[in-house]
Amino acid sequence: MSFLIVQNVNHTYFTAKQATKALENISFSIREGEFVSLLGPSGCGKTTMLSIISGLLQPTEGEVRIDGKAPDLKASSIGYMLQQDYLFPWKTIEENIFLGLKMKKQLNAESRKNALQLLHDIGLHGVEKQFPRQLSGGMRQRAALVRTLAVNPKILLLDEPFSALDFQTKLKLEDLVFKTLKQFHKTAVLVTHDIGEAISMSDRILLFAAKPGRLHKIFEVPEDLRRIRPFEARSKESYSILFNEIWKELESLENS
Ligand SMILES: Nc1ncnc2c1ncn2[C@@H]1O[C@H](COP(=O)(O)OP(=O)(O)OP(=O)(O)O)[C@@H](O)[C@H]1O
Repeated sequence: MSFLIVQNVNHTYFTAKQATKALENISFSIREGEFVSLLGPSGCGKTTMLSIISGLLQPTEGEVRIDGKAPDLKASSIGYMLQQDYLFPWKTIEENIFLGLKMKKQLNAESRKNALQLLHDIGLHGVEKQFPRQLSGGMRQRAALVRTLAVNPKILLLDEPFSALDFQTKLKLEDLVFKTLKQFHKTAVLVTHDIGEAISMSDRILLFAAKPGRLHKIFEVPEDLRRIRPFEARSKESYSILFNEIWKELESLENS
């Protein structure tokens, strides 16, 4: 059954000087527990699409439904993770990971215990009383993931969460996020420029084209890649085949 439905979405940004059509007639749906990536060249509307899914931005036309309802970022059903970790520098890691719970008035003994357990499960030991500046970029991004997951969202919106990290840390975090999301059977939408990341983490890839932003083609990730961790997937033959297919499609888009 569809968990997220995007129906005939159009979006135009109006500024004093011009109107930019960022999205044209986008429709797709995502099943519960599915991991879908939005891939495409710069300016094809990926971030705009994610903002509309989150409810932060109202589309000019069309509608989005998450579990049958209009999206509401303030409700605990949506978790949003960005390229920057946005941890508050003056708060400890513990205070930071409790923040979402506090804002949603869900901070109690049990939710505290669960958030701290998640912090340990994700490999962050003994950092509770430290400040974000005392942690590496990868560790901060892991703490941001714990903060996002602590409120137990039904869907995670990930906007290039690994792109500011060095390659090795990025691969490790991809594995960790993949494992955590599968464990809790979370639905996720990932925005990325990285074909390899999209293939190794997703069940399906929605390839967008630019000017105006539109859904160009949908790729199903082969079954054998979906069951293994992203790092392992990168060495499989089916991964290389799909990588080349998407690469060619992107090239043809650039040349059209
Ligand atoms: N706030 C805004 N005001 C005006 N135009 C905007 C605004 N945000 C985005 N745009 C335009 O809308 C189009 C889609 O932008 P968007 O950021 O969604 O694309 P993207 O695929 O996420 O790009 P990138 O991969 O570079 O992050 C672009 O032409 C962009 O210049």
